[in-house]
Amino acid sequence: MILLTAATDIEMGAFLHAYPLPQGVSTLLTGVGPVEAAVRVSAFLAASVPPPSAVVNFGVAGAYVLAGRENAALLDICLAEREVLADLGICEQDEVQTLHGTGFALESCVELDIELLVRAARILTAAKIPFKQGVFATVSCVSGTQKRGALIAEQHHALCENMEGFAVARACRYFGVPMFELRCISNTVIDRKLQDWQLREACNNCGAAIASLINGLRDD
Ligand SMILES: O=C(O)c1cccc(C(=O)CC[C@H]2O[C@@H](n3cnc4c(=O)[nH]cnc43)[C@H](O)[C@@H]2O)c1
Repeated sequence: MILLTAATDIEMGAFLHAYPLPQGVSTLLTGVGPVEAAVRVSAFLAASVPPPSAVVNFGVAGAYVLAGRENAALLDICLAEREVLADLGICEQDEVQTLHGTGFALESCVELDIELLVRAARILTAAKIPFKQGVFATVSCVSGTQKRGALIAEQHHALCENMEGFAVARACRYFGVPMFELRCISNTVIDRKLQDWQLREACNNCGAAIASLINGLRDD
């Protein structure tokens, strides 16, 4: 069984309304934010016998805007290579320091399953769905300014931010289940400007990409 996870009904619904749930695929809403996501995914995996063959986490994300590099743009599809928990540590003027050296050990970075990533990239390419791939940052507190976003982007070489990905990845690693993450950019991380959001279109793009991906993974 493949488990599909998304934070909200808006994101999951955009997929389910357009593409009826295929056999062998289950869904779970994680809720918004890393704590809720960690609790719900861990509870699901603890009760799953046998465990899912893979977890696919999807939804919308904010693209960081950093000068001197190619940033993700509105409605771009992005694949995660790594998830970092970007606001865990000591919040200083221009970065979040880890607690290394203080005697407190932190788990704040998970590499996603490389085999799934390679298969997904091949499936999306064959379906002519363009994508970017890179580091995803998970935050408890949405970056409400371009400056804050650029600091996180620079510190972690991150492409975009969300609020659940690290938690899902950490739970999956704990239970030994391979995980893949795909998000569509609904907003850029700039000084708050809600009127520029493209939430509906991003959810629809994401749903279409997930449908191609699930079909491809089942046919593989
Ligand atoms: O009110 C705002 O300014 C605002 C800015 C970004 C996101 C929100 C949300 O309430 C959505 C959180 C929800 O969507 C994902 N998401 C989408 N864009 C971002 C982002 O720029 N930073 C963090 N999370 C984002 C996230 O995974 C949540 O599930 C409000």
